[in-house]
Amino acid sequence: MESVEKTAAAGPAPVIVAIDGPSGTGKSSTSKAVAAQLGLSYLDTGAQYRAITWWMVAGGIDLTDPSAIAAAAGKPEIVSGTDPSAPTITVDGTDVAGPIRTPEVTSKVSAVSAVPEVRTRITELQRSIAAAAELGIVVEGRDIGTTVLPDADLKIFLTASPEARAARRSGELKGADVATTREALIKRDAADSSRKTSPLAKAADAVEVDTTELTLQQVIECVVTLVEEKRAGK
Ligand SMILES: Nc1ncnc2c1ncn2[C@@H]1O[C@H](COP(=O)(O)OP(=O)(O)O)[C@@H](O)[C@H]1O
Ligand SMILES: Nc1ccn([C@@H]2O[C@H](COP(=O)(O)OP(=O)(O)O)[C@@H](O)[C@H]2O)c(=O)n1
Repeated sequence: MESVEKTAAAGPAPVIVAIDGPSGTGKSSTSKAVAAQLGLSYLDTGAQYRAITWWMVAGGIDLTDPSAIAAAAGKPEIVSGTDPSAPTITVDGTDVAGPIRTPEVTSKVSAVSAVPEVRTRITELQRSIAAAAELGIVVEGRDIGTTVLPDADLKIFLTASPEARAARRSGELKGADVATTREALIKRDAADSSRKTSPLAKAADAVEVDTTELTLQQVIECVVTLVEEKRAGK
């Protein structure tokens, strides 16, 4: 009897959406908009790897030494706010939303994120955030569908040509040269795809969406439709 009442009172089951892909494919913009439209939480896992990298740079950790990175991995407290209309990220109580986007952090994050101790720590954090999201969550990154949340209800893998991705990124970093941006993102994707521990990869059961010729609005509509179809049990 009790279990029947509980079932009747419960809302829809939380929906977990994993969105992975290389840099500049539209993961953050798509994930935020989809989460906002569907009333779900949102987690930018790249921001967490950037935050731990920022903390290590600020603390003078030798980032050419994986054992130094591993030894420091458990020290900073990283907190992510999951409201898609105002996501936040703090390290030991300091708001680092701005400083984690500098070219210095961007160029160093792949070395830090390749260290297994860093990944174990951040993966645990990501799983606990996802488990606490009452209505569900859109989680974006590189290894969400393969490693962090392999049982996600829906997995999306976004792609786009290097040219399109570089043009989008240099549009954001006002005045940045497209060719230089292209080289930097190709280098980062190669490092992220070739590392041993949970590399950037498409899960076997992920839906691949090539966004090269799509507007952001079209990508958002495509993902919202896929989530709604999943919820309807199609
Ligand atoms: N389909 C698209 N067409 C054009 N611009 C896009 C598209 N998707 C995203 N953008 C823009 O490209 C830039 C990078 O997108 P972002 O969501 O940060 O990518 P990622 O999180 O995959 O690195 C942003 O300025 C965003 O507005
Ligand atoms: N799930 C994730 C997310 C990001 N990362 C790392 O964090 C970096 C920054 O991720 P990001 O999503 O902020 O990168 P952008 O594509 O937005 O520039 C990546 O280049 C990876 O090295 C990761 O290893 N695993």
